[in-house]
Amino acid sequence: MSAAIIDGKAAAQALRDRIADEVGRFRSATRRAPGLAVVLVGEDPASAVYVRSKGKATIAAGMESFEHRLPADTSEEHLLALVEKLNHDPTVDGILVQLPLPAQIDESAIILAIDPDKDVDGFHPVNAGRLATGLPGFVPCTPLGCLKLLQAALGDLRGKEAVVVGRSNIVGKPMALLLLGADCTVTLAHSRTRDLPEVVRRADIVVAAVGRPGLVRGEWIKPGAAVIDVGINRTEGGLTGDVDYPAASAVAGAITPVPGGVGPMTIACLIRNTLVAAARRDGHLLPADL
Ligand SMILES: NC(=O)C1=CN([C@@H]2O[C@H](COP(=O)(O)OP(=O)(O)OC[C@H]3O[C@@H](n4cnc5c(N)ncnc54)[C@H](OP(=O)(O)O)[C@@H]3O)[C@@H](O)[C@H]2O)C=CC1
Ligand SMILES: Nc1nc(=O)c2c([nH]1)NC[C@@H]1CN(c3ccc(C(=O)N[C@@H](CCC(=O)O)C(=O)O)cc3)C=[N+]21
Repeated sequence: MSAAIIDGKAAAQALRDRIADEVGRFRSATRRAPGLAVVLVGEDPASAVYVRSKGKATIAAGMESFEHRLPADTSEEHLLALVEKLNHDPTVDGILVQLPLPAQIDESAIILAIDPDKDVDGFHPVNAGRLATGLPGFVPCTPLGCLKLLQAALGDLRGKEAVVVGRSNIVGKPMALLLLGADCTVTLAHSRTRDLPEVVRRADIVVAAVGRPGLVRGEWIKPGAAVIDVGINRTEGGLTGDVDYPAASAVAGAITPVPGGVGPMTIACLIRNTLVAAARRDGHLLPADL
């Protein structure tokens, strides 16, 4: 069997088109544009690429993009002051501080300083708590994008066995909570998991978010399973995911490629969260399924 390739690029473009339509309605109703502030500290080339594509997507959707580039030696106090300013800026609906931050800055102090109602990354503990308890809030963009890809590929996820590999606060943990919310039976695996191959073999849905190229082998995949590869690894052979794609795609029912899978959906969901933030602030109604 050969897996259906889940085209994240096309799905992301379709979502971005829908958002652009809704932004048009928002602008007519409120006479203002939603605004996203993106903060980049330092000159990491990969981060600079992401920040640029976020800015482009924001503008293409009819929103305002505010980019703040700070030098690598920026102090924590300085960054906290900028976040505070953005929290109070009425033209800013969403704030994203690109991670990782330089070593002299405490990431969790910065995340805690962001107004939870402008936290379009969904990294603030208030939003993590809302997700964990089923309250409305902001869901991290990468796992939200994975959920949307799975729902588009499989429809109803109810009762499916889902295995998430990786337990970070930004991908693995919120992914597990979203799958639980969709009524999957969820296993959250990590570096201390005993017999990872056996755990993955049970899964109807596998989400790999580890950061190790090709860690998930083709032999671990149950025939017909859906495989979502979150990994972005820069190797000599180019960009690769956490799944051994050639082997897994021979067994899986559906699989995301890297690039062109989860990455573009992350950016589309960031634009989505920014529109949701603006709509909540102004009491503007959006379609429930956006
Ligand atoms: N496409 C996109 O939009 C995005 C892609 N990414 C990519 O996703 C990947 C994961 O990112 P992130 O969650 O931030 O990574 P982290 O490094 O924060 O977390 C990695 C997780 O993988 C687990 N792990 C490490 N080695 C193994 C192993 N051998 N077996 C099982 N589990 C293991 C770790 O376990 P433990 O907790 O026990 O240490 C940890 O929970 C990276 O490649 C990153 O670049 C990230 C964000 C967005
Ligand atoms: N505050 C914060 N929020 C984030 O959401 C965040 C972050 N920091 N730090 C870094 C990670 C990583 N991330 C990606 C976004 C898009 C692609 C993406 O579009 N990838 C393309 C390829 C792009 C390329 O060639 O590198 C693809 O997979 O097709 C990948 C990864 C967001 N992150």
